[in-house]
Amino acid sequence: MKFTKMHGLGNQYIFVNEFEEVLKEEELPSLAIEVADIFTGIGSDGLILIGPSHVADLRMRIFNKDGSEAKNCGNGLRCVAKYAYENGLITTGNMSIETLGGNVHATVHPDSNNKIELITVDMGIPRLKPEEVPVTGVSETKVIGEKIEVAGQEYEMTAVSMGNPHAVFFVNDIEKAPLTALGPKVEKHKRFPESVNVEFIEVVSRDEMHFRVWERGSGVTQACGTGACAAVVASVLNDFSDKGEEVCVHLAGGDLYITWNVNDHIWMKGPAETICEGTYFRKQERN
Ligand SMILES: N[C@@H](CCC[C@H](N)C(=O)O)C(=O)O
Repeated sequence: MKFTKMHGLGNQYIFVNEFEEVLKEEELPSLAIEVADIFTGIGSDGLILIGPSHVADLRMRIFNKDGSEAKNCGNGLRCVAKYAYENGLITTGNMSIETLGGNVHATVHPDSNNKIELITVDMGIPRLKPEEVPVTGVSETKVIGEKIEVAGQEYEMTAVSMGNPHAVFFVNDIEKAPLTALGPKVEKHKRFPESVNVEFIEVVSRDEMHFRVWERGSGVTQACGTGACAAVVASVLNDFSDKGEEVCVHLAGGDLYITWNVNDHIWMKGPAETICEGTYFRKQERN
């Protein structure tokens, strides 16, 4: 199987071009687990398929490291846009991309060598109703500063769907965020029937924040694009940031620039890089 390994701020995926490769649907979860293995696979946070779409220019499918299929991936979308442009799948700088969480629009910014370092994605409108996240046990129409009990302690969370679910926790010091202590417990908490991505945010100012993530199905990663969007939405909802103003989000792998526009759409601007290309031998093909 031909593959390309790419990353967005250290959030690394194995990309397969379904215009050229035919993969068996029932093997996709195990393929994602296999390629993600750092010792016997390639090493990644998951697997992303780029294929044809009936409703957009391209379709992106994303599988987490544990083989579960996710509905959206912000860092993956920037990589898909770069790949599509540089490999001639798309000839203009604008493209629509279908995801399980809805269609998004990406714009690539070519440099003088026609290479793409920076991509802007219109991530669509965040979904805020509890049943859209989904999260249970909430009587309000939005989940802002909602109490949640985890391992006998009470915390406050703000929940947002960017096509995929996010629970955002504000902390005073990002270096002391309980990423691995709380992350997995919140991910599988009974109030999130589809599990959840968990973000910790330290607000620096109205247009700057530190960010760490425990991703559903992948654990700690260097960055999460949909998570950064959810964090900025949560920050606006809690009156720490302003709608219509760009926020610089410092992730472990670098910076993303996120704006929750006045028309309700979320814009994400950031880089994507190609690491390598190659041929992967499935375990059953090896001797
Ligand atoms: N890293 C991604 C999100 C990947 C999917 C997520 N773990 C989920 O299960 O929803 C991003 O950049 O958004």
